[in-house]
Amino acid sequence: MASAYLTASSSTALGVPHPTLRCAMAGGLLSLEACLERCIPPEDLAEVKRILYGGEARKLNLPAAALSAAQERDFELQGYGFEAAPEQLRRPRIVRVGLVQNKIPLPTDTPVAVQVAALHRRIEEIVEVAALCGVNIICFQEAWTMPFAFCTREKLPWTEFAESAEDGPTTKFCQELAKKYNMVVVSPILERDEIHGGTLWNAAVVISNSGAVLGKSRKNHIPRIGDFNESTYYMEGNRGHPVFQTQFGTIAVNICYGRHHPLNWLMFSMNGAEIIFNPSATIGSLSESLWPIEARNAAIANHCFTCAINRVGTEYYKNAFTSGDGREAHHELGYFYGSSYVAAPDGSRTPGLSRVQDGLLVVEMDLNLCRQVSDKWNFKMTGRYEMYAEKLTEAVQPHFVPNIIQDYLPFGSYKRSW
Ligand SMILES: NC(=O)NCCC(=O)O
Repeated sequence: MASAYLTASSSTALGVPHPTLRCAMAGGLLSLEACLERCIPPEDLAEVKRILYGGEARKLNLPAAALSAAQERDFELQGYGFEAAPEQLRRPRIVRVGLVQNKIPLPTDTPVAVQVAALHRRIEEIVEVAALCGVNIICFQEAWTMPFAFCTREKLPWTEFAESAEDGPTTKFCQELAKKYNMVVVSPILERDEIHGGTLWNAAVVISNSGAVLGKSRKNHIPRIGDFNESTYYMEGNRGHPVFQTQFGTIAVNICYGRHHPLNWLMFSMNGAEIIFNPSATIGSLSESLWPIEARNAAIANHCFTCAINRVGTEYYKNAFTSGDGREAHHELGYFYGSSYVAAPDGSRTPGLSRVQDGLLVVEMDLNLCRQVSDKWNFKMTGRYEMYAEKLTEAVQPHFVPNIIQDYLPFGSYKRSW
């Protein structure tokens, strides 16, 4: 790395920003929840949480060995539980999911294989703790085996991070974890599809707890906003909205930018998803105020659990880049604010993980809650899908005429009363 670059980014010898700077870059706020706990008067806190979060999530009693391992390994470990009412004819369907958020452990100009190996090691030590916590399904962040380098628009070395979803080294690594810990693993990677001309995709591989590759889901919506220059690398996914029936529940993966598209969530739900993972990479200046709303709203609208995962930290690139928005050339995309959380179909949610630290969020859920909430709110019944299907089919036609009923007065002829 050029020394001027090191000075500009105030990096340590590894090129990773100094921890105190990292917090400053995150706006100084380590976690929104910690701030609420600190600042809201104790007598009001429970009511504030009820209104903001749908109640106080039940804290899980996680094993001491897991808590101390997490501390030693320098990541946050939190656990929460969602309940469902007991039923007469169905047993509770309790499952524990794990959400992993992390920084890249090495500078982005380290050799590709060394970066991937370091990420594998980091994830392995977090998954080991997830196993201690009884996690059944674990999901990593978007493109977890690499820096989120698409902002640069450079092809090499970033395309070298792409791997086969079926038998690439990362899939093999995850298969070993899945078998060892009897855990379903959701592994979002940059995929190279050799069968179709070596094309690249933003994909998530779903691996059964038996170790078999169940299949893959591809990112349906590719951002064209700010420095998120992903359309330079891959196209919109072509696999629709697959769901995966695992031993622990029916799951789907809505990758990052798909969370801004309510119909994308809807289609996973239409196919029967009970838990929809949303592995993401997003930055504070762009989306932090949307983050708590979108996945949570999707859980409410679709009577399912949603799991929003975001990476952490700032990633620096040797060559400065621009994105046609008038900004000076820069070396980083922005601050990834973590804050991973789970939302339940009744609209309640867990607190978020830290904005600055690697973390594992363990959430226990009774999947019976999905149908219970569906029976209560009836969105699947009251949704006018046939009407929307018909009208959307019309709306995408070239000669579509919007259904606007006009006032008889010409537009702009009103008199201001102020
Ligand atoms: N990874 C990705 O699609 N990011 C786009 C920004 C966002 O969706 O917040």
